[in-house]
Amino acid sequence: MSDELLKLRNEIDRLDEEILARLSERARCAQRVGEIKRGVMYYRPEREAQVLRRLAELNPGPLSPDAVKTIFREVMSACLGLEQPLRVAYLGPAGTFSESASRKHFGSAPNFMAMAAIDDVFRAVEAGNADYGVVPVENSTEGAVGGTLDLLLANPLKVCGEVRLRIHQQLMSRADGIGAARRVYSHAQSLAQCHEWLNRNLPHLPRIPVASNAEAARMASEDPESCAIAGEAAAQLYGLNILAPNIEDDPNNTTRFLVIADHDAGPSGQDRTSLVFSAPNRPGAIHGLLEPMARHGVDMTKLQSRPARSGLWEYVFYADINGHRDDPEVAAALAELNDRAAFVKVIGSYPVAAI
Ligand SMILES: O=C(O)C(=O)C[C@]1(C(=O)O)C=C[C@@H](O)C=C1
Repeated sequence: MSDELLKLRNEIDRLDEEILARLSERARCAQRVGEIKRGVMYYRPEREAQVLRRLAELNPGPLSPDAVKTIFREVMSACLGLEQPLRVAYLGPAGTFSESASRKHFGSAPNFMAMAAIDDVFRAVEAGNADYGVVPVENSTEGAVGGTLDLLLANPLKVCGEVRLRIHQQLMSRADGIGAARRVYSHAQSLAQCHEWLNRNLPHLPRIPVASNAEAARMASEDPESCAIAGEAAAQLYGLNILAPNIEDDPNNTTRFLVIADHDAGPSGQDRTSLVFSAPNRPGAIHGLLEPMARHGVDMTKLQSRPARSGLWEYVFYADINGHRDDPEVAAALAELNDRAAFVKVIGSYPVAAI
């Protein structure tokens, strides 16, 4: 080994010891914070978002801001694990994008619980069997996840966070190459997201929709003549080879997930508020409801209608606005909306995804 290399490795060892000593000091601080909180809401999404944003801003390089956030995401996850081990329910099975989103948001310390359906995630949190739940709410190419929207309306749970996950689809198999492939399994949405790639590259193979991407990967792991389209986590879980990476037709394909709990989050300085309201069935009603938002300078980032379960041709509207429900302009706009709309429910205020 050259002298230069040896010297650098010694320096890295010394720095690692310093980092470890500081991390232990930090973890002891978090333990003391946990003692002060004494059983009430150990997880503080607004504080976590502030920590991540501040460090990304302070970052002197050469690590990228994303790398810095990922490292500190894990540091906070481990510190919070010392205060209270969290239980996080997600739409399973293991290896789905919902699991990746849950880990992206909470780090790897919690106990993650795979649920069979979105309403099981809501039920687990409502019953107190999980502290938090992670559910998909919209995809940039496929649109809204109606089941989640309906449950947010009907359920007393709040939204305390959001996660944005770039969806990269991988073609995977037990075999080393595509030559032996006879069929492709995946969830119908993922097959649709890779439609053009499949037409170009595997036009002759039947595409077989199954319940989830992870289930497709499991089936491919039992049969070398089958391929699956799923995320990288599923390939790792089932020991499959990635035959073609990132085969989604839209490279910006992103899914947004919501974190549900029995409470929402405090203000972090960069927040979003989700609400649902109904409009009376007369001309100009929607305009009248949205006018206070514009007058108070509140930005609306999403507005979406959905048939109300209550009657034919009645609609409820789901809106996301920038700001926290405690911010003065947002509070004023919401108060006026409350006066004008037949029904308003604030589903929660939470930090804009920091990672
Ligand atoms: O500041 C707190 O309230 C803490 O508990 C500390 C800490 C952290 O490690 O920075 C850990 C968990 C919380 O979700 C937020 C932050």
